[in-house]
Amino acid sequence: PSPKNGTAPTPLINYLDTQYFGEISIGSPPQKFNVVFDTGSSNLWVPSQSCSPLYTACFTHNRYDASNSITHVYNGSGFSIQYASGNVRGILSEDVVVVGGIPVVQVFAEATALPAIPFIFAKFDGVLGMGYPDVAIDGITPVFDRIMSQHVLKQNVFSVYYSRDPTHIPGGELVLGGTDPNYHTGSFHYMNTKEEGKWEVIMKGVSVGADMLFCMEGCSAVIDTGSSYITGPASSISILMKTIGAVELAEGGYTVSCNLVKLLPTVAFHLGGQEYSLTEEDYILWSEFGEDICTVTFKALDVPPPVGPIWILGANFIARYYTEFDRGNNRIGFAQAI
Ligand SMILES: CCc1nc(N)nc(N)c1-c1ccc2c(c1)N(CCCOC)[C@H](c1ccccc1)CC2
Repeated sequence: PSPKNGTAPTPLINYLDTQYFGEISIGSPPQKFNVVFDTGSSNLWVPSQSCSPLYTACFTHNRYDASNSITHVYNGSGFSIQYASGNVRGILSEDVVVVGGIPVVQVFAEATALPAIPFIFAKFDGVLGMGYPDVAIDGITPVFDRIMSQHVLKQNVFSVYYSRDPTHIPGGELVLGGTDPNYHTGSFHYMNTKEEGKWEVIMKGVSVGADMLFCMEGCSAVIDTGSSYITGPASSISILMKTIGAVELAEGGYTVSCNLVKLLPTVAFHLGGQEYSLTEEDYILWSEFGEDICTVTFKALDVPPPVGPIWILGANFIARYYTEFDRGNNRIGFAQAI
């Protein structure tokens, strides 16, 4: 079934402004999974029925059962993928995957080793990589490339809305083939990707209040829908945290006292000739337990050269700036999110 007017929306669930995921199905009859649509990676994986229940993270998530799908095609090759938060190992299979009502025959991984840290914290089952094929593990053609080759989309773009308010339904929306005017205002400003093959742009600086403090000589920024926070080089982040008076927790997170939040400076990212600023409301997570602990949604992450040093602009950036990922023109567009 071709999508109506060449676009295909998928509503997303927002878990505490830190995890955003939507439903796909795999197999015949369809087996449903919640996946993060992740521009920081290019592969699809879901937990496998053959994942040992000793892996708690497999036990607590939906698992793909190849023996229950008449359209399953055996592959059996090994698979391993590394994220900033953890890695996943599995075996490859092929089956019909339906995203936003569009069916594709897709090679994907059945995860058979899912480490408890961090996947017991995952409210989603798996990951659907929306990155370029250039960075796909095992050279597997990604889902969106297979959808583009069906010529059912009005434009070879997809757009992401992440709500900032956990009570807002839907918690977000992925649109294949276009943008959703209900979730953005004003015009889009575009910038070309730094190189073919990654959702990465050249950033011209990061300013705190009126002072440009980091990346003055230019640096890379990845627009990553699969990352909860904004990450930057540890040296820059520690200066930024000192500037705003945040204290570091054990595992590298930062917090501030909630009654100081209103005094915090605006942080701005200079991308493509525009300043994309985040106010303290945009980069602070109010504690879900109501006590006086406010999480700062910046984290230190040193990515070694040649990929790094890079900044990763994650969910809290995208929640403020509605993002269009344009494969047709290898560019990224931002507009004010509503
Ligand atoms: C989506 C896959 C992915 N892709 C990219 N490019 N970057 C990263 N970091 C991830 C990733 C991997 C694993 C997990 C994750 C994210 N999580 C964040 C969801 C973000 O949803 C938008 C959750 C979490 C909870 C507690 C502490 C750390 C992480 C569950 C675990």
